[in-house]
Amino acid sequence: MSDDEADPELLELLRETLGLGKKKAQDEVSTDTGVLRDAEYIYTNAIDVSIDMYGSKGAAASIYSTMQDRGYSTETWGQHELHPRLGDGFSDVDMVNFIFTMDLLNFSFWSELSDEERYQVDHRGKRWTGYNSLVACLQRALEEEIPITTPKFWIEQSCADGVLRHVFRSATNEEIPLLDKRIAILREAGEILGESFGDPDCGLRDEPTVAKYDRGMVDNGDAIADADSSHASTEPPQPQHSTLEEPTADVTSTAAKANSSVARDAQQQTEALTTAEETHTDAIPQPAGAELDSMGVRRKLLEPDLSVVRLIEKADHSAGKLVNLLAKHFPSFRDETRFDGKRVRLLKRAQIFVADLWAAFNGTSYGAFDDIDHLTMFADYRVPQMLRSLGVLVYSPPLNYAINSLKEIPSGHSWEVQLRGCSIWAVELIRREILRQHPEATGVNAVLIDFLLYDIAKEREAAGTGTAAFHRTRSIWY
Ligand SMILES: Nc1nc2c(c(CN[C@H]3C=C[C@H](O)[C@@H]3O)cn2[C@@H]2O[C@H](COP(=O)(O)O)[C@@H](O)[C@H]2O)c(=O)[nH]1
Repeated sequence: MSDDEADPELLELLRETLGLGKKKAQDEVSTDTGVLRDAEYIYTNAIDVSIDMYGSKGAAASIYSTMQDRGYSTETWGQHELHPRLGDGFSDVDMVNFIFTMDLLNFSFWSELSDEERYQVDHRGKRWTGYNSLVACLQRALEEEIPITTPKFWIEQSCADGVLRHVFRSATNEEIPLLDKRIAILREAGEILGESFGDPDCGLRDEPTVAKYDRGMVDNGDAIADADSSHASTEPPQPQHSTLEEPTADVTSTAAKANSSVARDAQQQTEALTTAEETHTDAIPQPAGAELDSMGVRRKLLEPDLSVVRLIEKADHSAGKLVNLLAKHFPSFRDETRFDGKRVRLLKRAQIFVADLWAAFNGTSYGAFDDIDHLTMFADYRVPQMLRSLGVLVYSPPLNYAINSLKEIPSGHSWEVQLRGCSIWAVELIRREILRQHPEATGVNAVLIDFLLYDIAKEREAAGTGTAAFHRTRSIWY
């Protein structure tokens, strides 16, 4: 090494002293979510939920043959009547923003009421319940020219609570479960996206957002008060060097399309809201002083909202990294809890967001991930129900009694964590069994097994064929 070259060890020591070396390490977001490891830990230590190995083998055989019969693949996602489709007037950016909005709110639709009285949504001449009711609300709002899937809209003055209550309005007397939490989650996500992934000149904020939704708080609403107040407080984004590349050319052209559709929306939203006040009996209520600043709305909404696209690009085509980025920056995606004294991660909505992108884009564009098989089953309340019906999950007598008597299980309760963790592990065992029985079935991953089990659960529910009861937990996590 010549005299005028710096000694690399000395440089490293200097970097460490200045805390620069550590900062780089801290910044690095892992591609490993740890969810499957934690699911196995929960399964190993569970006493109220077990996995029947014969049930798993039988389930593997029937799932694989059903997949073959249906030609089940990512293409199936686009066949859902309400899912947005590329080319159906949705640009790539529109699709990304729609799926983000959907999976931000994709939780807890179950009701204690009868099918007639439960929350349901009128759209396209049908009544939609459950997950479908959420997708129907988003599609209906877009048709009413309310840019509900544009994140910057969520923190616009024109996006008053009354507008959001109108978006999620029910066709019955029961409103959508946890509506206030859904509104708080939208506001919080809109602020985080604007601050950390907004226009490049506002820089990136790398440290994780302060948790507003820690499990203990979320159930008594404290976090909501917090989140609401956070809507009021707008600390200026910290000016930092933006490490992001500018969006690629095709995004610019699709952004231009989104731009014109958002600009059209903003224009028509102004007109529609005015019309709504004149014609709709359920006119969108506007709090005093929130009259539409149409120029303002148009100006702010004019640029396409690329914040979610920038978040996805930060993951460098890693599904695991994108899941970890969501958990790091968005408290409402940080689906973690404690079991037997250990912190465990389940990350259901963060994972289903990545899976929906992968399926919607058929593994291309913003759905292209090198490690999609790293994702696990999404620990909700539907797939555990199916696993129980297939004889895969077996419950202890007390848990069995609690579920069959429709008792509500508190979020964070050991039973809930065992149900969710063992479901994730059961789907992993089913996946391994399918591969053992059919070594050529390398395309079968936890995502497709999960999607199929959810779809079959809904088909059985619609046909009224007996499926076991599902566990009732009111939660923003799933
Ligand atoms: N594990 C898992 N959970 C899923 C889904 C979906 C819908 N995914 C679509 C995408 C591809 C599929 O083909 C589906 O068309 C919703 N859910 C969850 O279920 C609950 C709603 O239930 P219900 O009230 O009965 O609609 C709620 O927690 C919701 O988050 C899934 O796929 N997997």
